[in-house]
Amino acid sequence: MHRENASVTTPVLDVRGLAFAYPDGHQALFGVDLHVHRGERVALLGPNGAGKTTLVLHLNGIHLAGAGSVAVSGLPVTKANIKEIRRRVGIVFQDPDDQLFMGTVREDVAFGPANLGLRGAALDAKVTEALAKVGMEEFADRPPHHLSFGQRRRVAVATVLAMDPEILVLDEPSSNLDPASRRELADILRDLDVTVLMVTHDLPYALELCDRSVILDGGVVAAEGRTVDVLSNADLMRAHRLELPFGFDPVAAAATL
Ligand SMILES: Nc1ncnc2c1ncn2[C@@H]1O[C@H](COP(=O)(O)OP(=O)(O)OP(=O)(O)O)[C@@H](O)[C@H]1O
Repeated sequence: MHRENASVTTPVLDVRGLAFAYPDGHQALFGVDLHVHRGERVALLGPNGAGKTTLVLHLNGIHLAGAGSVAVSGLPVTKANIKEIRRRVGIVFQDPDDQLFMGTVREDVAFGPANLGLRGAALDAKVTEALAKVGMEEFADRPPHHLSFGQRRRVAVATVLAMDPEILVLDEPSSNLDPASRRELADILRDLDVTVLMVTHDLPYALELCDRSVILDGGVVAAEGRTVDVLSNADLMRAHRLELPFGFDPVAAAATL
């Protein structure tokens, strides 16, 4: 195969046979296969305790595979590759306060690219660009703890975008947002030119943003398909403890997208 062809077909995220047990012996993943291709937005669904967070923590090497493998654009997630992997995989955790710790928004967004060696005007431009992508440029000089929760989540997204990640991984991006902030974040995410894996219990959000959904349950991929097909399969939904909001019709909602 030619090099060009190989790069076209290499998934951004390639998880194969991933198994993992915590130090206390609890096995959380039993052989997960997951592939995400460039430009896709994929939702990772599943009940509490399914293994979603455990899987996400493998994507940037916070956990290392017990068995199987994880690769990001062809680069295996190993201790030796950790710095480049953490540039390639931007994880936005559920609580923005886990990733905002500097005195100003600007310093928080600059932290990652500065670590990669960016300085001066190039660093300033990168920070401005990342804040613009989430509509937060005018907050650059504010302390993060003076911002609303929704604004802090947007800044957390910017800290990751400033690294030019190959894949943006979002853990429950709509949690604790009021309806307007939830919609604004959806608009921002839809406009980004980046591959996305989104862990969510907010099924309408998954439908709105992700063409494809993967259900993780019991530490394995239990099903995957077009989000509208997954959400309208009542037997599948029941089997994996997934419930739509009362009265929500995924087929009708998909028709309006
Ligand atoms: N540090 C840990 N030590 C031992 N077991 C753990 C640890 N963290 C998670 N687990 C267990 O691993 C399993 C998967 O947990 P995980 O947090 O990955 O699920 P999840 O799908 O993210 O759940 P939720 O939707 O509630 O966030 C659960 O049974 C959980 O109790």
